[in-house]
Amino acid sequence: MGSEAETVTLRKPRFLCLHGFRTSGEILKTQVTMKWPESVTRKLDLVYLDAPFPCQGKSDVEGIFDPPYYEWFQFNKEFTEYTNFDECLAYIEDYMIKNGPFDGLLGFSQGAILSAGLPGLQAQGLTFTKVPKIKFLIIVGGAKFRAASLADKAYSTPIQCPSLHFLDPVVIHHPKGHTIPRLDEKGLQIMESFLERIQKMAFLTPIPSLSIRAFCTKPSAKMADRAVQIQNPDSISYLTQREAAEIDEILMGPLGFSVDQLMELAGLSVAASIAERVLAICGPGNNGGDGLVAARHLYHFGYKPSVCYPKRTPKPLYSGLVTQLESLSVPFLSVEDLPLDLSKDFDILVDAMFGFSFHGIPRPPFDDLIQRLVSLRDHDQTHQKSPVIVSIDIPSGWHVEEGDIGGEGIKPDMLVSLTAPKLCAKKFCGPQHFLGGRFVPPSVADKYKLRLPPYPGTSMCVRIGKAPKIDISALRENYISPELLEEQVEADPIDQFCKWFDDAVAASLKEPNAMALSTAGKDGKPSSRMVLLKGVDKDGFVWYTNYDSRKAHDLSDNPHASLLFYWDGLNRQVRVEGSVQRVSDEESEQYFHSRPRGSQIGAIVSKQSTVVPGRHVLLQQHKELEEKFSDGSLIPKPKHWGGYRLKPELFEFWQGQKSRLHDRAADQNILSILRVDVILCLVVNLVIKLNVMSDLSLQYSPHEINGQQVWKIERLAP
Ligand SMILES: NC(=O)C1=CN([C@@H]2O[C@H](COP(=O)(O)OP(=O)(O)OC[C@H]3O[C@@H](n4cnc5c(N)ncnc54)[C@H](O)[C@@H]3O)[C@@H](O)[C@H]2O)[C@H](O)CC1
Ligand SMILES: [K+]
Repeated sequence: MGSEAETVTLRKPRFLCLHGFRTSGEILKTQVTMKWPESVTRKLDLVYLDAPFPCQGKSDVEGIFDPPYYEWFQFNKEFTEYTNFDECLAYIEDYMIKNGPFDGLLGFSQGAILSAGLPGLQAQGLTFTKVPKIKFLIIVGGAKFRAASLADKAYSTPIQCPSLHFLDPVVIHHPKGHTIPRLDEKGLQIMESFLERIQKMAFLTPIPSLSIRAFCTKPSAKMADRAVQIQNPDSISYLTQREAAEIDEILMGPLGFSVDQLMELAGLSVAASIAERVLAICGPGNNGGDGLVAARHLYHFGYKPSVCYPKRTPKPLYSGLVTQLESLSVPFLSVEDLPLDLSKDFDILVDAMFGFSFHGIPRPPFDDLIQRLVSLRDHDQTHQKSPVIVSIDIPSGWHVEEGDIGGEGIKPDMLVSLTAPKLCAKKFCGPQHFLGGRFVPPSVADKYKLRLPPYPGTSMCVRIGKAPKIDISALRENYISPELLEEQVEADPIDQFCKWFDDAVAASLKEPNAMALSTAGKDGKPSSRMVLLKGVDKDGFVWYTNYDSRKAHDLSDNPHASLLFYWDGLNRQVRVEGSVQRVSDEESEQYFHSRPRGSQIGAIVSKQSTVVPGRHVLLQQHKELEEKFSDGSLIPKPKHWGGYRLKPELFEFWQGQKSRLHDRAADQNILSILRVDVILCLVVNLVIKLNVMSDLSLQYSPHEINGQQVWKIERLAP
């Protein structure tokens, strides 16, 4: 939880410590702890491992340190031939897999020989292929491999990572011979500057947190539990005002973001969540900047944004954003220009007045602007259409942590929280809560123990909390969104389908209820076309059509069909096969009369799949019928029009997966995405989409167990 976070401290680099020949992890630990000051050891996370082989001879530390003693590998007198070397590497790698990840190796003597040689072998792909790259080394009393075959490979290039050596002619000179040395003043200085450097690097290349891994890799049952939990809004992190400001500082400090970049991403997230005739009301700070960016993206998405920006900030960032909007002829309206009643001219009001730096009570002119948004709710009471209010990060005027204290503040319909929701968002009870700003690096998520929902596909925002209930039959063109984890699929395929369908709506996919219907008539020749799903329940999938159409003829000859949903953007596809029956006349009647009157007339006019003399004939008939029914009388459902229900017998859920190669390409691209602009971001997103190669398919087929029908879930080869 965000509020569990303490002061900002850098993560300690984690080292696996390899002891000397015929000693032990415990002995190395004692030496390091005794000889190095606490100011050094407290900056490191040191893990001591015993070597795999019990000591096979006399130990040099007998009488000084207690046994047991261990050795990593054995060698001949000349040190040119090694025994058990591969076993030793496998043993260390296995330990690193189970107890890692580690940032670096610290080695003494034989452990130092290993530590110094392993990065080279790893770079050549000869060992440690299943663990992250070794990033740092501390080598005390080391030497080189003398086995020629190994030395060639291990030292083909100099050590690339930051490394600290304690052996002449190296960095920290010491006169104490083959031991862990105490640090004199100069040695301590060198050690501290080394630590500072690697700490920064460890911070910038964080160990992936559990919360992030839970969504990226094949989950264990425990992780799957965690992933399920995270869909519950109560388990999402909320930030205090101080934490929000701190994260901002980290992003713009050690993580190298500029405010322009973050604002760009924030504004894009907002624009991706909304649409239509929009007024962005912008405040003097960065929240206002987000509003300006959102207005620009909305313009490019094809909407008609206007901006009210009464207290302009004379910084280049803001004047640049204003110039960009002016160049698009986006109107800037003064407070005086604004209609008193905002409901007439706008469908959507973007509240970008104040974000997480707001204090006290709003000063003019924002007090009045906020009041106008508040009074729009009175419209709701009188059932007049009122614009939707979308608040960026915080409903302006709300206390950042306590929320709408007096209960008389803005009541937004949608809140787009940025980075992580602030505490006040717990009090938000509007229907749409999104999280935007897909820019929080794992290091920050880790530090603040942030539990955030995964972003679906390439989406810039993700819904938090429950989606409002959707009436599939009323869906013409619309909206929805998370990700397939094998252990998480529902036992009942209809439930699984509904879950994915909701995601497709949340991801704002166009016509998520469009499906390809394939039929085959007597001749066995299949034909496909797109139709709209109008209902789904335990009995099956329903669509409506003309009973004289080709598909209808096919179905009367052969009542079997296949449905295919493809949700681009989520890289998902669902195939459903089964037998088809007409729905009851009552059901068709009911649906027919719920349709817009224009569509009802269209159904009467259209004799699907028959040849018509020309379009004018259809238009003429349509006009005549419109006139006939202009008095609002009931339009009778034509006999030739009605519904079908496919009773499923087989399901296949397919999820496109990014291949490892493409993951890597995406990682490398992330910096350039952030540096350039959103356009590149979209381009890269497209590339990522195109790169979907391998996939994951789960098939549900009916089976009988003890006389009961159950769905059996099987994985299909990609
Ligand atoms: N990492 C992120 O999450 C990012 C968030 N962004 C957005 O930035 C805001 C926070 O921006 P900031 O500039 O710090 O503050 P505000 O926008 O909240 O506004 C400060 C502004 O308002 C004035 N002010 C404060 N109180 C009052 C008052 N009672 N009456 C009138 N004026 C007031 C104050 O003087 C300042 O001028 C965050 O919420 C996000 O929306 C970034 O864009 C990207 C990174
Ligand atoms: K706001």
